[in-house]
Amino acid sequence: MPIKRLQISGVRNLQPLSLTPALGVNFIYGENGSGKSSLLEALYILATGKSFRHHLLKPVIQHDMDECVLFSEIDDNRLGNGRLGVRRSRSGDKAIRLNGEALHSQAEASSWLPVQIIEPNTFKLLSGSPQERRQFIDWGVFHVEHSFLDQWREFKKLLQQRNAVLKKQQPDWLDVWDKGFVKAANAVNESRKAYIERLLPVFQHTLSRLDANLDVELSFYPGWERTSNLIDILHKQRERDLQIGHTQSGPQRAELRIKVDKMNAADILSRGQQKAVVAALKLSQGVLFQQETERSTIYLVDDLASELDEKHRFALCQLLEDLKCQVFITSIEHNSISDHWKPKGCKMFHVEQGHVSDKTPLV
Ligand SMILES: Nc1ncnc2c1ncn2[C@@H]1O[C@H](COP(=O)(O)OP(=O)(O)OP(=O)(O)O)[C@@H](O)[C@H]1O
Repeated sequence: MPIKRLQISGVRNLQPLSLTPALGVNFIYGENGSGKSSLLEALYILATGKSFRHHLLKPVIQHDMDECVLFSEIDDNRLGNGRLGVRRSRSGDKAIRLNGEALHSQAEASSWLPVQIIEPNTFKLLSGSPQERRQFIDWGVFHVEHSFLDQWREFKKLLQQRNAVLKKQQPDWLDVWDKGFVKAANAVNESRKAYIERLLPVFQHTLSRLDANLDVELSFYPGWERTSNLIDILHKQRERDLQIGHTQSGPQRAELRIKVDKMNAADILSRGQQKAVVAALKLSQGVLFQQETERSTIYLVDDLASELDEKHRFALCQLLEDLKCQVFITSIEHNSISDHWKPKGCKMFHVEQGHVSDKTPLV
């Protein structure tokens, strides 16, 4: 799904730009504060509607500008050619257009641009809240099976309705709600569970290539005790649910448990090891996505050097190259990675005070 052309305006310190990236690896280099991460951030916003650095979009919009505008021409081997544009204003307005038509949901735009980010805060996937890991699972399920979004929306609606009944202390209504709730919960759970089962061997293989000494165990917790039916659990927990005013069990409590020697990986691995595990998780999602859809993920790798030693850095680069996907990778020195890693057809872009220039050597 490579991006053939990219236009950005109104993002942080970046001057309006139009790039023709490589369909493979793109090296983006420049000094601290030059705008390298902002370039990745713009791509991420185009693909997901969110920044990976800030929970609000306002700080991303260039000072003195009212909006940012992002545009890409995409060449997808399954979906065909697409022109995807996003406009986000300081006042919160947003517009997304695909091939000239307005889109009403970010999900449709995201389905065109499956993007994964590996950046210095990436280890939060291990140490952050379970929600981070649920989002990780759901990224994979959604991109392989777009109908998952409808399943999830249906479940979320029923969860909100059930919680409203609990808050209003209307236990008689619960029998009515619980049947639908359990049906929707089981549908979400089945999709997630099946996805993790398929991901596990791919993850183990990827991790062994990144670090053969790391022995990490993944297991999926559905959000309730696996040995019991959700309907029985809801009955048992009804009193407590009514007291606290929300539903304690269900896919909203699902978790991907990541353990080393039966302990939480986040509690015992070093930050570098955590980054390697997260990179293996994200790369294995890309591999599985490619196997199951014949499409590929775009990888944004910000500040590869942070936390990873040379051995891990180059193992990661090799895995990215083997995936044959589009990669945007930042570094401070122009040669810190490209001297050792020369993927075919790569391009080099220099960023200086927000100006991006193509410095690909002529061959
Ligand atoms: N809304 C904004 N408008 C204009 N400039 C901004 C805005 N937000 C941040 N900046 C500036 O944009 C610059 C680009 O930052 P960015 O994080 O992209 O740099 P970088 O090249 O990735 O740096 P580093 O190597 O230190 O990570 C910074 O100098 C920052 O002060």
